[in-house]
Amino acid sequence: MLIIEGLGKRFGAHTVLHHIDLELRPGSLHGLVGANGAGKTTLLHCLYGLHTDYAGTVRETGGRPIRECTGLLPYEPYFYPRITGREYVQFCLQARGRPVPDLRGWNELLELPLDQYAEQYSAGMQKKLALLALLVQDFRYLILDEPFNGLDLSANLLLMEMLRRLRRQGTGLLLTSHLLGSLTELCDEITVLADGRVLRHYPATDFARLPTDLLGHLHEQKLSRLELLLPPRPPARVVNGRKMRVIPNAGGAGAEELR
Ligand SMILES: Nc1ncnc2c1ncn2[C@@H]1O[C@H](COP(=O)(O)OP(=O)(O)OP(=O)(O)O)[C@@H](O)[C@H]1O
Repeated sequence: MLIIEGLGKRFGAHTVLHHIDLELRPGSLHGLVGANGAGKTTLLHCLYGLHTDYAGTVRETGGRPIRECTGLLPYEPYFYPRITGREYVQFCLQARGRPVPDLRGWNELLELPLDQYAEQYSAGMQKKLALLALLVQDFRYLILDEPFNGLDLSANLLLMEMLRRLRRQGTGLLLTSHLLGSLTELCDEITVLADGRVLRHYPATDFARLPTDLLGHLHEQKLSRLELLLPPRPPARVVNGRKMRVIPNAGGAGAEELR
């Protein structure tokens, strides 16, 4: 199991994570949600060891170094210039001293032009390539930062099925997403981060409350602000001394006079 205890992280004077506790069990899917800037990516980077200057502890209960048994799908994968997709996967495996397997099986699913330069791939293809480099390795844990982002509909459905199957095979998966429906469909538990704190942890039995809890109060406030900015009925305008209101979808000349 991966365990995060009392994790705190600052960038200069800005404290981004406050005393976070979180667990990732093998054979489980753990979702992490939170507003933009809540601290999700920072948390994943601390867990994977991309940041090391944090407070608290991050450990694997088996005592192995986390990077050894864990793969990370970054939010925006980076590719060195002028290496092909195939060379990227080979590089990832060789960097870990792992043999390079035949990529054809996985690539029948992902359909990547492996002999083209990875930097020339579309954003979705780059995400798939980074995913391919993880799938061909047998990681005990996977940390996936917005894995659905940028993937087309069919790849999204495929990825959901892959994640379910990896879980069945014993992999522990921690993923962030803003797609609450995908998370509640997939996950065994969901942790909500707000302003760098764990707002609440939900087991699957409590998922029905998540949309109301997350969107309730905040959403109501935002909707009343939106009402002022974009009222449901367009405001009246004075045209040639007459008070007129534009009628939406009525063509260029659609307007009604107000009395
Ligand atoms: N390298 C950095 N230097 C300074 N501040 C940073 C750095 N990386 C992140 N931050 C700050 O940390 C906070 C959390 O950022 P983070 O990327 O972890 O949020 P997030 O929850 O992943 O957001 P999003 O949903 O937009 O991806 C933000 O206020 C961000 O500005």
